[in-house]
Amino acid sequence: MQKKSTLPLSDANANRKRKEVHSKETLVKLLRWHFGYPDFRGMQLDAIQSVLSGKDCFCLMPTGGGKSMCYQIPALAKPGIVLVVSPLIALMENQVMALKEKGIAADFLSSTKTADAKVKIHEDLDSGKPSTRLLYVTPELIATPGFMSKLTKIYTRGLLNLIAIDEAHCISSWGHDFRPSYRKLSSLRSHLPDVPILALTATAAPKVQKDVVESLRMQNPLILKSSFNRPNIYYEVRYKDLLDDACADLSNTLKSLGDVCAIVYCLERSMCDDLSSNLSQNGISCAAYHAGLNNKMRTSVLDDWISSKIKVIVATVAFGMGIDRKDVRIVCHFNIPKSMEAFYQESGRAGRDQLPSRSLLYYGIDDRKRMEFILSKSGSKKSSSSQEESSKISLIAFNQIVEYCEGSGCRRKRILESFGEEVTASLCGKTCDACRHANLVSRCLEDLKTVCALHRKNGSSRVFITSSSAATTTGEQLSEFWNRGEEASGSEEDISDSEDDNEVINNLTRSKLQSKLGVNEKLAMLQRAEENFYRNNNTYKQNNKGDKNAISDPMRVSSRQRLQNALKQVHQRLDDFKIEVDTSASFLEDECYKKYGKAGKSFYYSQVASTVRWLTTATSSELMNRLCAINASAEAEQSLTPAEQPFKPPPTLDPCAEDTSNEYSGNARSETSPCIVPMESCSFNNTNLPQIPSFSEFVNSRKTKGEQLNDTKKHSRTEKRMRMQ
Ligand SMILES: Nc1ncnc2c1ncn2[C@@H]1O[C@H](COP(=O)(O)OP(=O)(O)OP(=O)(O)O)[C@@H](O)[C@H]1O
Ligand SMILES: [Mg+2]
Repeated sequence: MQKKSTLPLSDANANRKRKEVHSKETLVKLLRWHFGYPDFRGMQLDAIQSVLSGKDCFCLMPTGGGKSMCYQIPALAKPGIVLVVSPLIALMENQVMALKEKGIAADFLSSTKTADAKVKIHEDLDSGKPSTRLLYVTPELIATPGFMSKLTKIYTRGLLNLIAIDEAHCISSWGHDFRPSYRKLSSLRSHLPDVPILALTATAAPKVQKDVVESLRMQNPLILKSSFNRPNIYYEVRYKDLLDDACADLSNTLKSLGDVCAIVYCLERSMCDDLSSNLSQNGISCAAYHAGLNNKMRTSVLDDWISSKIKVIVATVAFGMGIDRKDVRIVCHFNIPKSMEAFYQESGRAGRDQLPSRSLLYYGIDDRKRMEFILSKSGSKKSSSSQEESSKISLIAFNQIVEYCEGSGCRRKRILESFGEEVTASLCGKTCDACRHANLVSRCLEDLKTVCALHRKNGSSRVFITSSSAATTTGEQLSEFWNRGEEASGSEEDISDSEDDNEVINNLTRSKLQSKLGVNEKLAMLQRAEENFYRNNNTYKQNNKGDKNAISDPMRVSSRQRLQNALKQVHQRLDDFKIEVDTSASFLEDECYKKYGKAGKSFYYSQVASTVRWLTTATSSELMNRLCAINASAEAEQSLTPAEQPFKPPPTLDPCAEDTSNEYSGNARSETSPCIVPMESCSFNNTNLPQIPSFSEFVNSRKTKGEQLNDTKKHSRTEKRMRMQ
């Protein structure tokens, strides 16, 4: 790369200790010359001037706020070296590459460098007149005596201008990315007493701030705090328990945005793989990224994403810190993150170009329970008292993000308040779902409460729907939500996920992960899981009578009422859409019942809620299609023989028997409307629907059929042999 000549500096032999005043004009010139930006953003200039004048500075800026510039400009403003401590090799590589492209002499020292490359860097550092302006290193390297003595040499020559600690929150166990090796940075001050320290982070928790300042032994630092508001990000939460299929919802959302750049975060590697292949099957250009992939694979996925060969990256938190792709239009969390800080950092990777972007979090009760369990076990390698302390800290932090999901107030306000910023809801300007669709969000939360209550009552959990892999039989670690920093050190913290003594989960987990198991073994495992689920939850009773989890008639009536209300709103929303409210509501309710009637009321209730939610956005043609499809299947079922029709819906639900005077539209039966569900289709009283077999029944029937088939095959083989003899 061609080197850009540095701008002539006022005093090329400036002594590090001398307090220098760099005017705004000089610094802006450097910014324009090297980076092409017209002016400094926010508090960049204050930070730069502070460190250039020899003062420590703690710089709190939001993600994408431009923190790197606060040490990059000082590196160009006077001769000598700026040492940058960075937690990830990938992060250092990215920044160094970008700087080199701009002709700025930057380099990094890490285990990934060849011996030759390292020698060259060391020769330059030892030369007495190093050409390197920015040297990036890991905290682990700083802790080695050899490197510290090299630094001391550079320092005594007056060539060490600044120590920048990027992602400084890693120093604090209160932060979400605690890296023990960051703790060792406290030795910097004692070895290099008057080199200014610049600590940079986007983590604003006051405890973290205090911890950083104390650990680095910063002296009366200038504290710069920008607002954490990211006005260009629209915040939204969707509730997995109220959705039919969260994967499909995600896929549709990504498709509806077009061919945009996106990040989807998952808790576990296997989920990244599964989700990524699911999205690919739906025509979305995407790939999985996690620490389970080898380095080559990870680099290639990252390159493809950076260069737009792939649009969507489905990743664990191993992906992201410092990733500087500006045009990420949406960041989705497919599982709840572990804290508000983590959420802020990850969602903050959207819209670094300041253009409108989105953060979408899928919240599920099971995900919450799962994370609570993991966090309660966090630090299990420590002594019991420090483990208790560390899991307590983690759970307090986690609670904030749960409140973000389960609260009805402005999401933006909640984020900012969690960082100690006092704001009014008007700041949001309807750029979060809670402000823009307040009623809808409240309704969802009501529904969620009901689902939660049912979960509690039944002591059940939809684990077998949302939980993918928990643990492998080999104990391999799959979740990497808290140890992204381990990338740099090459080690991975062992996280035990085997939280549930619930056999169902474990069975499923194993079935999912032991991909080499045969289909029959997997089926057997799933079958056992299903049986256990029903047994454990006391729901599976032969005749389904007197069952606490059974769906009562009043419940069906009230569901139908909810659907009627939602349909009335559809009618208002799509004013040219004439609809027979009662009949359509019955159709939809019956569909929910057919799908989940056997599984129990929490599933049924979720399905109803999800249909209600769907109705709030469905177009007339979508509605038409769905109703027609139900109608068609009802007609098909009608043609079954009586023997095939064991199921009869409760008579109270016969919509034809009801007073139809509450039809919403006086025109409801108008034959001119293409969207009417004709009354003739309303034939619940004489429609007998087929019983949906349970999974076990299905497998057993397959077994019987298989055995019969085997018998037949054996028989025909014997016959054949006999014929041949
Ligand atoms: N003054 C400026 N004007 C315009 N763009 C800028 C300015 N300063 C920095 N940027 C750009 O903003 C983007 C984000 O900067 P940077 O990576 O330093 O953010 P950050 O605060 O370190 O974010 P993170 O917390 O995610 O690491 C970069 O592409 C950078 O070039
Ligand atoms: Mg940064």
